[in-house]
Amino acid sequence: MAEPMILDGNDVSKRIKDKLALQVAALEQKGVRPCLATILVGDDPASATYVRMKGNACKRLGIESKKIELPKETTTKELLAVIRELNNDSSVHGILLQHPVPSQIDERAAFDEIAIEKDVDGVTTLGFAQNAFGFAHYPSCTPAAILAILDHYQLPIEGKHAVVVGRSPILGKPVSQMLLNRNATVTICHSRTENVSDFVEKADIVVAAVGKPNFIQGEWIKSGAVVLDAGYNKGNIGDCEYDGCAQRASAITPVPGGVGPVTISMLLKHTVEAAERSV
Ligand SMILES: NC(=O)C1=CN([C@@H]2O[C@H](COP(=O)(O)OP(=O)(O)OC[C@H]3O[C@@H](n4cnc5c(N)ncnc54)[C@H](OP(=O)(O)O)[C@@H]3O)[C@@H](O)[C@H]2O)C=CC1
Ligand SMILES: Nc1nc(=O)c2c([nH]1)NC[C@@H]1CN(c3ccc(C(=O)N[C@@H](CCC(=O)O)C(=O)O)cc3)C=[N+]21
Repeated sequence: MAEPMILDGNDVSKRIKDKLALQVAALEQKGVRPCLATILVGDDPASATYVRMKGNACKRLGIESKKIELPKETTTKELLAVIRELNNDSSVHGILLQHPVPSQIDERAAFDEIAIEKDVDGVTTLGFAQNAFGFAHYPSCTPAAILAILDHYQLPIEGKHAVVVGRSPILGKPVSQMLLNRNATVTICHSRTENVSDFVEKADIVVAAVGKPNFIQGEWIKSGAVVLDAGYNKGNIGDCEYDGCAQRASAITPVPGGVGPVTISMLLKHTVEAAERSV
């Protein structure tokens, strides 16, 4: 197999941000500064890093970021009160609650407290449903990033067999629905799937959203398949065994430098759009 095309997430991300800079400037003329509120509950160092990266990306584009850090003992009731306050704060356009939250918190209840017009990460029940129907303003950021990469490189989706490994509410499930809406034939694998490799072997498009380093083996990949690795595990390791997969794939996202940076750009894009809709 010839060398695969490397799907460069940093490049896709930069193009999105260049466009956003113009939109941010236009909003400034109207006296509006987009503002993203991020909520981090507890002190997981990896989550703290993501939230910091999101804050830095905002700053570079002239987007306000409001960081809320809550102790790991926070109750559901306390978290809901914080979210309600942000819903009522007209200077805040987007709210991101970093997943996962500590186990005593009802994460679904917390996500659902976010006002739909500020749900820039597509985590509410309504936002998820709108995405499933194909008319969400703000699909979840990582699924949106995966589609943006496929579209940027003009990789066809319609009629292709996409196999998504993972079915979480912010990644595997919504990306499956988006691929289905684009007329792919979609298979979803999860922890109870028997012989995951039997399905991956048939895929034209593979989306890895497992959260297990190097889970998808090179031998599972059909020659010429497109591989999108959303995994982001300790030590910057993806869910796909990169060298093995790259030997067979026609196109592949690296980790780092693939899906991750585009996810952040999607979050900024949704926040700017929420600010535009607020005026
Ligand atoms: N780049 C980015 O922007 C983002 C990256 N991530 C990364 O993506 C990965 C997945 O994240 P997320 O969806 O939040 O993780 P979750 O842990 O919420 O979901 C993991 C999914 O993988 C499935 N799974 C677990 N083990 C297996 C197995 N052995 N075989 C098949 N399926 C399995 C689970 O199945 P079941 O439902 O049965 O438990 C579950 O649906 C992580 O590495 C995370 O860091 C996540 C969000 C954003
Ligand atoms: N509600 C919610 N929404 C999320 O979108 C969400 C979340 N919770 N919880 C955690 C995961 C993880 N995540 C990443 C985003 C960007 C990179 C990223 O930019 N990575 C860079 C590397 C950055 C570096 O480590 O230097 C890259 O892959 O090149 C990684 C991971 C979003 N998540």
